[in-house]
Amino acid sequence: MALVAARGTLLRAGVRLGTEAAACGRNGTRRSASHRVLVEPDAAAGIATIKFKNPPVNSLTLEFLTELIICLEKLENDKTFRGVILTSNSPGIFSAGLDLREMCGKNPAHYAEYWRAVQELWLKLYVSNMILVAAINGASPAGGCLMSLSCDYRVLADNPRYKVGLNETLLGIVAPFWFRDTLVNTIGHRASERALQLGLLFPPAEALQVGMVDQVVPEDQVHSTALSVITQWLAIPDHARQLTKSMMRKATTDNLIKQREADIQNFVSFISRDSIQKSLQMYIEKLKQKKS
Ligand SMILES: CC/C=C\CCC/C=C/C(=O)SCCNC(=O)CCNC(=O)[C@H](O)C(C)(C)COP(=O)(O)OP(=O)(O)OC[C@H]1O[C@@H](n2cnc3c(N)ncnc32)[C@H](O)[C@@H]1OP(=O)(O)O
Repeated sequence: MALVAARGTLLRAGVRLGTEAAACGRNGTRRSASHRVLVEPDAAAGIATIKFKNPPVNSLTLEFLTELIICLEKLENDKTFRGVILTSNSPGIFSAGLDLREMCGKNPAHYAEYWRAVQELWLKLYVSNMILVAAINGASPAGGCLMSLSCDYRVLADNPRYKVGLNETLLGIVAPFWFRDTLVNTIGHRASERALQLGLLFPPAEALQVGMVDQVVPEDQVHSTALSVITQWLAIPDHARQLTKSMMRKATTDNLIKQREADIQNFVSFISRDSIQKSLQMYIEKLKQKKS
């Protein structure tokens, strides 16, 4: 159902599915996806690199989310690819997380459609049968960080500006339970409690220390490191690794699946509150003022 809804969104957005299907094809040559998702397939190695290309900051707009979901689904169904690297086409910004404009000044039906797509992307990433490695080549707050936490391994470029974390409380909003669970599964309960309450954004050395990332490497080695990690993981028999991943993660995704509609309703009523709308607008203003 979610994919049907996603396709509906894409078609309304004027995206041609044929182009997208080609983008996630198995040729060894670089192809560009419909708009916002570039896929570099290496069929011989069984690895594809997905590059986010949604300027200026790779924020997760509904259209970008939808393209990512469809692309991941196509790769998942194409047995050529056993490993995927997620990275940004614009070094400096991995992803600014959820698009604030999707959560501001819109109607409840839009918020519901948007939140379903956010849930769907997380579900696709978190229990993917493929080996997912995040090559984090830029700042990665909130939803951007969630994407990387949903991968199997995280490599972060060593640049003090590239902070990662779930900073929702700084915006006056609350990370939902499945964001929390993903963090807890990665860095443990106590560290998560502190990080979530304070909305901490960790620079590389701290991110490594707390376990938000698995490796910090010089900026120009992020992709090659991700590649060599995937190559090591590819040596493990797929069925054994996949069943183990599922055993570790399924309870967390089942928890959302069983209360998916309630979670959407909760998001819609929370985000529609006047006080929350004001907080988000103030945050957007602050981002604008930072420039001037
Ligand atoms: C019940 C549950 C309820 C709610 C749960 C909701 C969970 C939410 C999860 C989220 O992901 S919320 C989003 C959190 N994201 C952020 O806090 C990031 C904010 N952005 C930044 O900190 C910076 O922009 C940056 C990513 C570090 C990049 O900095 P830089 O200096 O390079 O760019 P600049 O700040 O000038 O931004 C350029 C341009 O982009 C706009 N922008 C930035 N982030 C977003 C965003 N998340 N959504 C939409 N737009 C964004 C920014 O306003 C600038 O726009 P302008 O050019 O028009 O001024």
